[in-house]
Amino acid sequence: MMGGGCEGEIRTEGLCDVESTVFVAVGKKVKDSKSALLWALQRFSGKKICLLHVHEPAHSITLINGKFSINRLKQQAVKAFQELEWQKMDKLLNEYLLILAQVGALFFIFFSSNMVIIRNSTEESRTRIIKLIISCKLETLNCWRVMFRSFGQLCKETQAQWKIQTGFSVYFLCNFSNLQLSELKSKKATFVCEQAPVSCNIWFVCNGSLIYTRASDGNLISHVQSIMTLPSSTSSSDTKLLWSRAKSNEEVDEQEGLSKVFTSQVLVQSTDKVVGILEPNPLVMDEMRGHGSPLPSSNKVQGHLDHPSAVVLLEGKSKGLTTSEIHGRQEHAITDAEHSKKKAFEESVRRWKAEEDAMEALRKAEDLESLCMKERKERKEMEEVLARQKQDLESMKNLHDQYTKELQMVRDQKQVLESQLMESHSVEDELDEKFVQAVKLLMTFKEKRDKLLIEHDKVRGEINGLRRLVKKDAADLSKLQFSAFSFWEINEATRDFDPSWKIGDGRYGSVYKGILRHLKVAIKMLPSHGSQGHVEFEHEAWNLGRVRHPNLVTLIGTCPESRSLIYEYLEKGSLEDHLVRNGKTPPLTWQTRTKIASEICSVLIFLHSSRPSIVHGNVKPKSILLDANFVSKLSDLWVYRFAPQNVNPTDPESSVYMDPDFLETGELTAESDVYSFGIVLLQLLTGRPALGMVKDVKCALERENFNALLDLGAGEWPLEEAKTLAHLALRCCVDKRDDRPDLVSQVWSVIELMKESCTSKLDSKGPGRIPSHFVCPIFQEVMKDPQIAADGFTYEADAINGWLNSSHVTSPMTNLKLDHCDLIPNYALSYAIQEWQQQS
Ligand SMILES: Nc1ncnc2c1ncn2[C@@H]1O[C@H](COP(=O)(O)OP(=O)(O)OP(=O)(O)O)[C@@H](O)[C@H]1O
Repeated sequence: MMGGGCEGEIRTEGLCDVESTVFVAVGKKVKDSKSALLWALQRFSGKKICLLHVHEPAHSITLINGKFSINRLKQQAVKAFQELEWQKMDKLLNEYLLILAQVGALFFIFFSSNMVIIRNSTEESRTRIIKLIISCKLETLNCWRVMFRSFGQLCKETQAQWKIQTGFSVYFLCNFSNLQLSELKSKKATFVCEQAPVSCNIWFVCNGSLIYTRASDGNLISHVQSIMTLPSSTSSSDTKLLWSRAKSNEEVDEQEGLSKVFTSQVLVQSTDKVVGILEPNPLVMDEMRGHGSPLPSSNKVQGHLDHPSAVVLLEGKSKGLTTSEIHGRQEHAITDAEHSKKKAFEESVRRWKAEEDAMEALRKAEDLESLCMKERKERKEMEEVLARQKQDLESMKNLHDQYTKELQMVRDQKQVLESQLMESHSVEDELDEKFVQAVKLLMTFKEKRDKLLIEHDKVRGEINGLRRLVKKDAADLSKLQFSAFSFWEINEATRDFDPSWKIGDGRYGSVYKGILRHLKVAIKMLPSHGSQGHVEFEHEAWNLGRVRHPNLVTLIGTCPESRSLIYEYLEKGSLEDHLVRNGKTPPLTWQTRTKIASEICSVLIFLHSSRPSIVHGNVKPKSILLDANFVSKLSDLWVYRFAPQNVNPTDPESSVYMDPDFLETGELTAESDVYSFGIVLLQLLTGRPALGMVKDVKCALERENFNALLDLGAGEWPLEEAKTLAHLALRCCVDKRDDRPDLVSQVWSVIELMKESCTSKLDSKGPGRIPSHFVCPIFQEVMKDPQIAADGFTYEADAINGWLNSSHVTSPMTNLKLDHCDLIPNYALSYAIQEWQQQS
């Protein structure tokens, strides 16, 4: 705001005395401008005060959704917004009016929106102000804080005008709220001080007090000292003077205050109404029209003179009315003015309230917007938190699923382990039961053993007595060499030929077992109708009795009365019985069979090498008898010599063993026995019937599946040796007797070799198959000191102690944890092993 004279451009004569008018620039904030205004009022007391406010229309509107350029809004919205801005300006105007009215100042108010309507450019705004300053010859320019924002630019632009408009006296009133008292430090203040023409008067005001003024020589004159030295009463009295006036006005109601305002000489102009009249400078108006600024139409500018002496009188004088008419009009004008004043006040109050409401609504809208923003932000944060929690929940769910699967696996494993544990328990119970049974059995065995020992001692005494008897009888028999027994003895020996004592029937009679002179004997009852006479019979028997060999059934004697031959008794029966297993006897082992082959070969060599040579002529499994120790003996030697002539020596059963040459020629030779021996050998190997045997064995050997023909009941034959023996047997069975091998040089050596082999295998195999429970599970050896561990298994003491001493607490068999590490000696098993070792 500024004050100054007008050089005809603004029509102020009578309305605005520029020489006695001070222009004060005021901003939007009354609070900030009030102190400078009050200072100016005090300083230029008696002068007219003209308020100057530059209104710059907003280029954008702030709404809840953000800022919008005013160009983007519809015309109606723009109008409404401008209307709202003008209302604000009205309020501002009223506030400044109230201040001026309170101090009773004579004042003009220029609202630049009327004079200089700035629509688009702040530069334009500044140009208008400058032109106004120059055109009005402003004396004082009060620049306050808001104006300082563009003050530098304003001053620069003003400089050119100053150069042109020299001779004008312009006063700058600079209001600095933070001006240093000691020196002028503010850049803006310094700029003003340096750049303003010397003709300008400058006052530097701080917080309503004059701090510096600039002298005509350009130097600063400090008023700080005077302020500092001013008595407080004076300062306060000045202040009081200002505020007492204000206060006294406050006490008056607003109506009265306003009346006082309007009773002063006031010229006020606003957009909508003109309280006073100020005719605009035509040049300025033209310029504004050139810029397209919306100017109020001339018919809208209505004059409302609140003071008849200020306006009406002037108009009356100009129109040449009489004094009474003027007074009448004056009174009427006063009445109208009062009425208008009242209406204006009411309108102002209404607008204030409306504006207050609008401001309140705006504030609420802003609050709501900020609340909305805050809630939006919170919602976004909540959504983020929810997303995170959802993610966490998802991962927890996945984790839960994984744990559930693992739990299920563990449960399954637990179930398996439990079932294994159950099985282990049942096995343990079974073993315990077996153990108890074994202990009981052992106790029983011990009892039996003790009884048997007692019985054994008793029987041993009896046996010794009997042996002595047998020895005596044997000595007798031996002494007798070959005895002749009476029929009575034979009858008694056979319990009157008790059928149950009969052993069997042969082609040459029935055979009974009997006890003759305390010896077990076999009595062969020859047919009574033999061709031989009594002497011949005895002679033949005597010759036969002379032939003795360990593998030949010994002829003990005869009973000429009953034509009986008495032999030693061989209690294990014939080889035929054992091969076909008639008596359900266990099969002979391959070792026993090899021994039998050797023994029969031996006796045949003996017979054939006798002088004269003896041919058995009936070698077959039925003729080979076994004693209690499975020693084989050939029987029926020469028995055919006692046979009647009607007896066929070649019955079908025996013919398969017969030498084909003998069957053809009837001539018996040693080779005939070799043939028969060959068949016996094949039967020993295969355990099969003699018929078709030669062909089968040949075929098997050719096809190299002889193993399939071997009698597996005899055990594990040494296959190569068995094959060699089979080849040898087949050679014995060739049709041509000359092609048959020699028993001594060819047969005996092979059989002996096999016998040695089986002996060495027996030695290497030890006592036979080892019961598995005798073997330590760790050492895999027969246990010497078996110990029961907590897992129920029995181990060799050294083995389980070594296991436990190497920090193991689990079972070596099940790998389960042991309940304890104590060991219990397994006495029952220890005894069983010892017994088995002794028997082996
Ligand atoms: N010394 C003996 N000890 C025990 N049993 C014998 C004795 N001698 C013969 N036997 C048995 O008596 C039964 C009859 O034998 P025997 O010699 O009379 O007829 P074989 O030999 O069976 O046939 P064959 O004499 O007609 O060829 C046979 O089962 C035989 O094992």
